[in-house]
Amino acid sequence: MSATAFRSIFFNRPRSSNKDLIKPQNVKLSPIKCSIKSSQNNVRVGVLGASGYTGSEILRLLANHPQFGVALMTADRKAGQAISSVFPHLGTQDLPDLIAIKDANFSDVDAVFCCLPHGTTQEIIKGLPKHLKIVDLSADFRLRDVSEYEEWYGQPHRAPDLQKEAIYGLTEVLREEIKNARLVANPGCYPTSIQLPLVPLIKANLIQTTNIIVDAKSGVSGAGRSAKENLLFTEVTEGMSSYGVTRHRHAPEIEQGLADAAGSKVTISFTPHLIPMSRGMQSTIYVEMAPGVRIDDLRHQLQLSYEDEEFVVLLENGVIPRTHSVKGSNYCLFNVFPDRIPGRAIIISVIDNLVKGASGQALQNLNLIMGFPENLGLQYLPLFP
Ligand SMILES: NC(=O)C1=CN([C@@H]2O[C@H](COP(=O)(O)OP(=O)(O)OC[C@H]3O[C@@H](n4cnc5c(N)ncnc54)[C@H](OP(=O)(O)O)[C@@H]3O)[C@@H](O)[C@H]2O)C=CC1
Ligand SMILES: CC(=O)N[C@@H](CCC(=O)OP(=O)(O)O)C(=O)O
Repeated sequence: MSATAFRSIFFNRPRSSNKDLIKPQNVKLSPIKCSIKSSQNNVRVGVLGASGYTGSEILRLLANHPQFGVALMTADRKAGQAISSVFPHLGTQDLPDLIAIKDANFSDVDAVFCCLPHGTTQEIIKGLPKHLKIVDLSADFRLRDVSEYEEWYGQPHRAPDLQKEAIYGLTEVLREEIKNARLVANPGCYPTSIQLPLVPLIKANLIQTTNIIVDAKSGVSGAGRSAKENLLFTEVTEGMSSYGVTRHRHAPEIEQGLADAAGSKVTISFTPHLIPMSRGMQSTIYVEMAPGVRIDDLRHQLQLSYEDEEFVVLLENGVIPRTHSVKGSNYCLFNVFPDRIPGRAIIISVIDNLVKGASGQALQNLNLIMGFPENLGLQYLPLFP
């Protein structure tokens, strides 16, 4: 890709239908607002699970957010500690100490990012005051069908009423609904990388919904920070392993989104893999085109669907998306290639699992709920290589 093309992708993309997005040169980065003493104009934000990977990623992004100030941060085992002892890279910021959720006072808080393990989250959100806007990064409110949740997550749903209220937070697809939400169920990382390219193609009837195969790879931070044997350095380094074969819990989440786009049931083959890198995710998607459809039709539709979007980018013809090209950023880059088998196409989609796959999209969603430009705090270029 030429330097000019690269610049045009990242800086000069037209935003005709998305006028509230501000251009990079107009972002005013005021001094760090990460203080419990946020000024009255600021939105006071709580981060539940701030001692984990997605919680710390929210804090990193908020350091450059001119409107959101951090009012409280919670942890479980690390409650009572200063953030500088848990995450030295955040120690330069004026942040409150980590406290247990039971000790948190939410009366002075406007919104929370809930960065807790699934299963524990439903009870906790059920107990939160109703004035709070909530973006939940866990899987607890993503599946509309409670019995499907119970089947895939192996436990009863503890807040079915709240489930009815939750809006799925795939920003570019459900922007208008998210704006009015009180509780957003932020999508999983694999579902984000897979649905973003597939939804417009399915909506436009350009691909068959009966034969979608997804082969996906994730960096190890996708599994969170708590110790697990299969995540030891010795287990992960210099190798690659599949997991969740035929039964990964993201399959029903992806199928739910694709079925919404298709207007009928969709079933996919989905196999995730763990690869030895800290962050990043690639989904390679094999699809069959509808009769008479050509690869250029897929490109045209994706170009059309995302030309006004800042964070979702169809690369130039032939350019291969790489996880290096999204690291640390909120971008989803993808491209579509003709398969050697006539009538089939291969889509490659990359994101940073901790940013567009989690905390970045969560911030995009809270910006929308609070009525701010969607890209506030998110204009980080990828950290290449
Ligand atoms: N990592 C990723 O790429 C993605 C993660 N997600 C989802 O986001 C959520 C957070 O993930 P991640 O940050 O990676 O997880 P981590 O394991 O890194 O962090 C979990 C956080 O939750 C706290 N916690 C754990 N158990 C409890 C409990 N019983 N009560 C209160 N707090 C608790 C931990 O506190 P302490 O450290 O003190 O024990 C920690 O702050 C998960 O639901 C995950 O599935 C979604 C998309 C991508
Ligand atoms: C590498 C790895 O283990 N990744 C996690 C997915 C991370 C994510 O998006 O999970 P949630 O649905 O819990 O939010 C997994 O496969 O379970």
